[in-house]
Amino acid sequence: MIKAQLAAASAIGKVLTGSSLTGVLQDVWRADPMLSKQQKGAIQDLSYGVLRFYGQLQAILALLLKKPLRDKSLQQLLLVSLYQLQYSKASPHTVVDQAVSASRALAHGQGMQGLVNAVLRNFIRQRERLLQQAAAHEDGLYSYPQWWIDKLRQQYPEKFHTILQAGNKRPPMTLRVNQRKISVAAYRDLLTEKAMQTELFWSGALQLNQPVAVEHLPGFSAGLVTVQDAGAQLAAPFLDVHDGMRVLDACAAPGGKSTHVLELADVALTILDNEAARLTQVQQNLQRLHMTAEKMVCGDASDPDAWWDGRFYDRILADVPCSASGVVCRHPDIKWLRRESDLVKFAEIQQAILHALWKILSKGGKLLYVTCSVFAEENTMQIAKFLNHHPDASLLPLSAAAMADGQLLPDIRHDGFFYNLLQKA
Ligand SMILES: C[S@@+](CC[C@H](N)C(=O)[O-])C[C@H]1O[C@@H](n2cnc3c(N)ncnc32)[C@H](O)[C@@H]1O
Repeated sequence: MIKAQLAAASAIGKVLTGSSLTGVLQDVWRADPMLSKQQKGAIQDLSYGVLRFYGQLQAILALLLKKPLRDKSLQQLLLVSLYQLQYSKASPHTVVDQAVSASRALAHGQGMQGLVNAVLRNFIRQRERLLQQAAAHEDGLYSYPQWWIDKLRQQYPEKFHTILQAGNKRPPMTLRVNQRKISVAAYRDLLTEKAMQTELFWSGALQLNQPVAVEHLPGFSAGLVTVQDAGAQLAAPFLDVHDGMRVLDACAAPGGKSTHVLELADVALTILDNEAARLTQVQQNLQRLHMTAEKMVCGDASDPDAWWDGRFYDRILADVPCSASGVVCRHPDIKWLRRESDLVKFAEIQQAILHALWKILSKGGKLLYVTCSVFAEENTMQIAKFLNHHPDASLLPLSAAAMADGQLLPDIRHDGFFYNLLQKA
């Protein structure tokens, strides 16, 4: 566990200086190929956990220290240990002993063992008072940056509290059954035979009561099933695809929604993404599901002149790059990586992509605009602006009655998404 504490502390430090947690952890795995499955699991669990509750843990640590620590790695090690004491089942004495030992391995950790011991033992002794005091400020209460809390309060005065809390939950694991190969009921039976309990809701999404490694899912390698959030499973049905149509998935990687489109209808699908490495992931997903796309192109969705073959599309899926503020339960690093000013940059790219794709949509064709964001700047405000500039565009109702304005808010069952379906006159 000492190794896991140190690796998680270092990973958190890198996230706090601007790197994504997924990339940082991949570097850790590459640097130490001897790490066991269990060690990797522990490092992942600690890093995700600390970032999920970083605001609270940071507030508690500030209360426990007389003055801020200059050594950031020691600070991060203490955050990891506080997380373990508050949120894990590990024995408190073991956590403290291991943290004391781990501090010896830090560059400036010599002579700090007394402080580590005192800070953690004081937390154990004064836990209730410290938790209460940390919750006196909103960043400590919710574990989000203050600008994020303020924006959600302004945009969702009644619901911001629930949205913030949903983002701090551990995400569920949800499956999409490939109904070309097996029915949802038959696949559910296969899971039940393996003692995997599920809950079924809308469009056939099967939520596992207990997440498992994909290798343990029956028929995973044979393409019977795909792991996909229930909110994301709404996209392909909303797009209203039918056999024989030309369809473009304009921001496609890693292909979760592209493969769903291909499960629903026999369409000529163009898969586009501007990151070649991510298109490899789409290719792997297509292979596993035994599917083919008409074309796979690496290109910029806002510049069709560079890649479009001149034939109009009947349907376009525009799952545009965004703040990802609706998926923080899966990526808690996002809360600390985003700046408020990023929303302006995302909004510009989204508007450019929408505008460019509109030109290559056939008359009568439909374009589904998607983000995994909860911020109006990327969602309702974008569509209002687009409709203002495009008199040939109209907004179609979505089949899910609960989403009047297209905003699906995150909750314990699914991530947050925004869906708007536009039709060209
Ligand atoms: C939200 S993700 C798409 C997720 C995907 N639709 C799925 O369901 O698996 C956004 C994708 O857009 C790609 N992207 C970002 N900017 C782009 C651009 N200008 N043109 C095309 N793709 C872009 C990113 O590489 C990323 O893979």
